Amino acid sequence: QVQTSLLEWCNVLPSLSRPANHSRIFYSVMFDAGSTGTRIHVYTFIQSGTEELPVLDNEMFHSVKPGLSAYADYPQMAGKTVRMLLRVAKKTVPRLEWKRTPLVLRATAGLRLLAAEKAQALLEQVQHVFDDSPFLVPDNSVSIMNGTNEGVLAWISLNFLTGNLQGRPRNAVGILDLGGGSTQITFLPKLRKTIESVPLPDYVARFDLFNSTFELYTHSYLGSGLMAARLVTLGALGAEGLEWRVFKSSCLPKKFRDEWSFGGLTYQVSGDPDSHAGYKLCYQEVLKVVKGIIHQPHELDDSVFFAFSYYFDRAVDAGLIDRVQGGELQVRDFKKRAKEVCNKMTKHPPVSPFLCMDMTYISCLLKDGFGFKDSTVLQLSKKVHNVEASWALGAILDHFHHLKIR
Ligand SMILES: Nc1ccn([C@@H]2O[C@H](COP(=O)(O)OP(=O)(O)O)[C@@H](O)[C@H]2O)c(=O)n1
Repeated sequence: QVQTSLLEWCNVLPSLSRPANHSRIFYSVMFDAGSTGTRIHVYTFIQSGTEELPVLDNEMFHSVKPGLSAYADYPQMAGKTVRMLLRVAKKTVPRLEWKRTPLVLRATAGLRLLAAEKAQALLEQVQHVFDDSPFLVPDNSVSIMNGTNEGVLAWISLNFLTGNLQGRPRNAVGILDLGGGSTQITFLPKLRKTIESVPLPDYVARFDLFNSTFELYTHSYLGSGLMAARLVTLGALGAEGLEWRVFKSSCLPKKFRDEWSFGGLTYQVSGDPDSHAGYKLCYQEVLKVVKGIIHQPHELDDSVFFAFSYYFDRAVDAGLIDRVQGGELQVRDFKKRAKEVCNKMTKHPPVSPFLCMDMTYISCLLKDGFGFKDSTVLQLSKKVHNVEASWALGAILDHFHHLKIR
């Protein structure tokens, strides 16, 4: 099934000049500069003969932490990070193909949240490394991607990988992506009412593919990613006096105290020894990240949703799914496990001291935020047919075949 959808996908790639009767392999490199890490995806495509269409043969993936925003005051480190990851491309792509293999980097919430001049300095360092490399550097190869594109391109990736884009778009899957800095929800509405009742016009995105125009409900909430939610929950967002202040939360084990870093800043955090740690109090704390911010769209129960990134990672940490297999979970499973983790964390410390906060936030985001029912089933996936569940594949498609997302 994946072969079919990718065949269809590659149909839209520009035709490549190649000798007849020869299989040709070509490559593309996409960097994902996320708020918590930088990743490289090296895609290998096979073009066999002039009549047949290319297929996606392989994805080579590697990631490093922290994200580029951690180097806001040391921009050369952004260049160093990308230069190091480029080694993966050099190992994967044969030397002779380097000069026709495009390099593209898209940054997400980490850089969106930085001051513009700091973000720009980081991107310039990356651009230098690209320009010095032996690869093809297209126009606009390094930029910050907007939230709408992030949601739409992830939707495109997942629907290609599940074979849902062509033929039966009504069966398209929705996507839930929980990053460190932002979170995205994207689905194909079946009812006009869903599109007509959006709070702002930019909750609807359109793009052209296979001679049709797709109209999606999509939104990226900047500042509602899992790490940004921790900051708000702790009352540490924009706070001063980080050297001497300790940010407390009843979502953390009572006796816990440590340092925690995000976006290049380090915070002292602890449990609240004077209060009851546990699910109920924690829920009240995380609710402030969600309440009145997240729009509840119609017809959430009519689509299958794929949930990945931190939804997947925390479901694994909480023992709800297998790291390799992934699996299906009901929204209520997150809540049930959040209660268990939070209510026993002082006696039985979880794998991560933040697991109670993270699981409670995820439950709250799904229910009080987006308005999912307890019984809604989510498909938790890290990879689909051995390809990363991420916007990166969709972004390569957008690079080759301008989708005109608007
Ligand atoms: N290819 C990828 C990209 C991100 N992720 C996960 O996505 C989460 C954070 O995403 P991010 O750092 O890109 O955050 P944002 O910049 O999108 O807010 C982490 O849990 C990563 O492990 C992944 O599992 N696979």
